[in-house]
Parts: sequence; C-alpha cells; structure tokens
Amino acid sequence: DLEALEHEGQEYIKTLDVATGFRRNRASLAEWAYTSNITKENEERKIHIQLEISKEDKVAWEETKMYKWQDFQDLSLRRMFKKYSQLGASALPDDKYKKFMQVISDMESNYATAKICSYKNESKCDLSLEPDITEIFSKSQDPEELKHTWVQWHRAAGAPARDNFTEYVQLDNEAAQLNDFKNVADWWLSEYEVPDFEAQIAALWEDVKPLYQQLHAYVRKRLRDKYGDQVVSARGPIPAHLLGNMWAQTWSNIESFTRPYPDKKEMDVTQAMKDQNYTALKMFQMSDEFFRSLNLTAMPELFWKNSIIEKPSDRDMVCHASAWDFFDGKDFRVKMCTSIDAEYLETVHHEMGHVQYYLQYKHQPVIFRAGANPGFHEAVGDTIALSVSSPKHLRRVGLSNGEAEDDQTEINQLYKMGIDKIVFLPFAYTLDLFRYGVFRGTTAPEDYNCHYWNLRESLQGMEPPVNRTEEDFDAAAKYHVSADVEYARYYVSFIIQFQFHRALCQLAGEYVPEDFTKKLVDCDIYQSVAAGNALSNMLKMGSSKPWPDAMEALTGQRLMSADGLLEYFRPLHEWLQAENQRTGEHIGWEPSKMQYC
Ligand SMILES: C=C(C[SeH])C(=O)N1CCC[C@H]1C(=O)O
Ligand SMILES: [Zn+2]
Repeated sequence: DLEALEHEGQEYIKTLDVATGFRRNRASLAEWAYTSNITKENEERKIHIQLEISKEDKVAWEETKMYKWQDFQDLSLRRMFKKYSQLGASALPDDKYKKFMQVISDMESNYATAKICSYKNESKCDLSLEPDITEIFSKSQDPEELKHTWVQWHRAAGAPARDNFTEYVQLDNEAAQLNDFKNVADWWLSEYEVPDFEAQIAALWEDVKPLYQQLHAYVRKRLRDKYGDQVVSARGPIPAHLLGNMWAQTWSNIESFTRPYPDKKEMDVTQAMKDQNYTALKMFQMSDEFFRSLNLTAMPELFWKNSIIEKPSDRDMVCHASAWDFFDGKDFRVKMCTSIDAEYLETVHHEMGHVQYYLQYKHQPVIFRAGANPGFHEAVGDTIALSVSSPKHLRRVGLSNGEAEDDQTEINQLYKMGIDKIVFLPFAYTLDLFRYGVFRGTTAPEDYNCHYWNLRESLQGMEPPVNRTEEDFDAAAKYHVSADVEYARYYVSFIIQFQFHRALCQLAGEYVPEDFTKKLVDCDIYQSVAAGNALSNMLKMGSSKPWPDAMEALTGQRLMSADGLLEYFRPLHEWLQAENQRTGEHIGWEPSKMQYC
C-alpha cells in the first residue's frame, strides 16, 4: 500500500543521501587538489574521479526514477526525490562527459595561468591577474597603460577559450536535454523555481535603470573632466578600461577622484589597513568575529588549518576567490589570493558568508545543503559587508577617522556604495543575457563578440577601448564564463542583499523608517543577536523549502524587490538628478563609434 511504499522511499532516500555525501566529499577533494595546484597530473586525477563518480550517480539515478515519489504525502521527501531526479551533466555518455570536464578544465586553467607583458616594461611578461593586473587597474590613471593592459588581458584570457567554449556549449546543451530541459538557459533558470524568473529580473532592471543612468552620466562627466573629451565623449558610452576594474563591474577604484564632495575628508580604508599592518589572516579573523557577534557559528579549527588565503609562490593556483563545502559536516574552506585592501576586505566577508551558510545548514540532508536559490548564497557575506562598510562600523574598528555624518559626507558615502552596488547590476545582467542567447542558439559562434558588446553597450553604456573582431572572445576574459559558473546569482544577490539588510537593520533597532537618526545608510548590525538569530533561522533552511519561504522568514516579503536598494540610495538618486541638471550632462548614451560587429 501507499503507506508502505512511502516508508520504503524514505529509507531509500536516506541511504542515497549518505552515499551522495561521500561522493561529493571525494569530488570536492579532487577539485580542491587540482585548483590549488594546477598540474596535468592533478587535472587527470580530478577528471578520472569525476568520471567514476558520474557513473555511480547514474546508477543511483536509474534506481531513484523507479519510485513513484510524485504520490508521496511527505512534502520534504517529495522535494528530496525531485532534486535527486535531476542527474546533471553526469547524464552525458561517459566519453562526452569526460570531454565536457576536459574543455571546462582547459578554459579554467588558461584563465588561471594567463600572463601579460607590462606596459611600462615590455620585457616584463609575467604579470598575472592577481595581484599584478588587478593592482594596475586599481591604481593607474594613465588611459594608455589601462588600454594596453585591457587589450593584453582579453587577448590572453579571452580569445584562446573560443573553441573550447563552443564545444562546452554543445555538450552542456546535450546534458540539458538529457535532463529534460530545452537548453542550458532553461536549466539554469529552473534553479530559481519560479516560472517567470527571467521576466522578474528584466522587471527589476527596469526599476533600477533610471538610477543607473543618472550615475553613469555623472561618472562619464567626471571622467571627461579628468581625461578630456578625446578619451571620454559627452554623449556616448564610457570606454570600458577607465572604471578601475577589468570588467567595469564595480567602479570603487575611481572613487577618490570622482566623489561628489572632494574636499570632504575621505576615509581611505586601504591606507588605514596598510598603516595598521593588516594581514590576510587578520582580515579573516575580523570577519569571523563579526559573525560571532551576531550569535552565528565560529569558523571550526579545520577551516583555519585547511584554507588557503594567500597566493602560493611555488605553484599555479586558481586565485579567483571561492568557498568550499566538503559535505562531511566538518571540513569547510576558503581559497583566495588576498591582497591587503578595502576591496579584498569585502571579498573576505563575501567568502565567509558562504562558509557561514554551510555551517548553518550542515545538519540538513546533503541534497538540501545549498542556498535557498543560488543568489541567496551570494548575498549572505555581502549583506554583512553592508554593515562593515558603514562609516559607523569603520570608525568602530579604527579603519576610519572620518567626521560624523553631515549631508555631504552622506552623499559621498552613498556614492561610494553606489559605484560598487548599482553599477554591478547591468554588468551581471549582461553576462547571463549573453549566455542565455548562446545556449538558445540565437547567438552563433560567429556572433559571440558582436552580441556580447551589443549587450555591454545597450545595457551598461560601455564600449571597448579598441575595435573588436570575432578573432576576440571577450566574454571568456571573465572568470565565470571560462569556469562554467552561472552569473544571474550575483544579480539576484545585489537586489536581495538590500532586502536582507533592511530587515536585519530593523531587527537590530538600527533602522527606523522616517526616523532620521536611524538611517539605513548608517546601519551597522554588529553585535545584534536579534538580527543574527533571524538570519540564522533563514540560513538553517538551506534549500529544503522554495526560496520565497526563506525570503519570508527573514524579510516578511515573498518576492525579490528593488525597493530595498532604491530606498537605500534615494538621497543619492535625488542628488544625481540635481547635479546632472546643473551641469547639463546628457542622460543615457548615443551609439558607440567603436567597431565590434
Ligand atoms: C567572490 C566571488 C566568488 Se563566489 C565572485 O565571483 N564574485 C563576488 C561578486 C561578484 C563575483 C565576481 O567576482 O565577479
Ligand atoms: Zn560568492
């Protein structure tokens, strides 16, 4: 009878979940061994183990499909079966799966080991992305040096990936079809469990676009003031190499010479960190202490023992920051090449947010040890970092001696946050709109770069510093494209982290709507157990419930909404509108004169 069948299903899934934990642990250890020490031998070992595990997963999948789980009464049991019914890329035949792993590995190792020659010293050709190229983009104010570095990086990290990427798209789409999806775009979108997710992110962009266009216009004017109208036009897109970041995804590095009120004392956090001899370890200990102040979980001993937080000098490593769950309830790690500056302090909190999520849901069945949706996982650390980057907190920890807030310093602060958070949205949206088109076949390989730059221009108001052709493949010069990492998760994160921040600030008594002594921009939830407990209640759920339930547990809302972000930045939006009116700056951008199609 149904009762007995369901009980049998419960027993089966429990055993499968334990076996899956062991398989994921083995896969993560092999992946870690390779990405922390890039050698042919470690790559072959990784792929061999991935292939073995995919065979075991396939056998389990055949058995799981035999259960009539759709009729089970227990909602959680049904949800576990539903998730285990999706096999993933392992559904490919062995030879194709092996090829699929190989092409991704080749793209990722090309990206991780790419080197370029210095602009100032053409014979110095050992510059890597971290720390060398990142340092140039954060400091140089020489458009020619930035142009050289941009072109060389895109030539070294992007173009070589084109053929591997085309093969990866074909194989990934085959895997999607074997998982009953039309293509990978639909597979990626299904992770968000709402039928109109693509429409939702389009609507969110419409909500934020007016604010972005005002900020874009203001920054273009300040860049034109600095570099002249031969480098930055009055009404066109902004050249993509001038924003302080290789992908122009956040513009924090040009804050010092574009801030609204330059004579206001700036709080140079990076300088303060250097003056106080900050180390990578101290940055991680600071972050751990913040989480503990919220009554959340301390990093376990193994974390401090096994993590790699500084770039090794004796081997190649994937430096792109990452957090790792080894699915044994004990082993959690971060791997990153930390530099001592404000931007990396943010990244440390970002990664520690991932590990805190792992710790909060480690009691869940393995299959539920994931974010409520991928965006939730990206939002945890950033939400904490919104408190850490408040003037109040920076003063608290001695990283700023800025005066108390007045209207002008508040605008400067909102501007500093805006060129990090607002400008990121069109970049993130572009990256996966581009890949949705590729997976759906509306963007063919001969159109990769043309379509990529069409999106960059129309959504982000960016243009390449030099003409582009289909000899280039600029999308792959971004880690996530070369490493097969979906990106809409970050777009979601940059929207919902303001919903989370607002809810936590209210719980902490740090934010009271309409009370001007308790403004959102000044909120710091540090040491608030009430806020921490609410956050913990959401994180403990993992992916055991649809994400609107998790969102509701913390914020009372069941939808993503830009209202948190728009409320946070309202004073800045008003200031930008007045300022652009005053200077007569054109809002938006006319078509670029650069050739890329
Ligand atoms: C720090 C990570 C690892 Se999940 C990252 O890739 N991030 C964090 C913010 C956006 C995105 C990026 O660097 O492009
Ligand atoms: Zn992340």
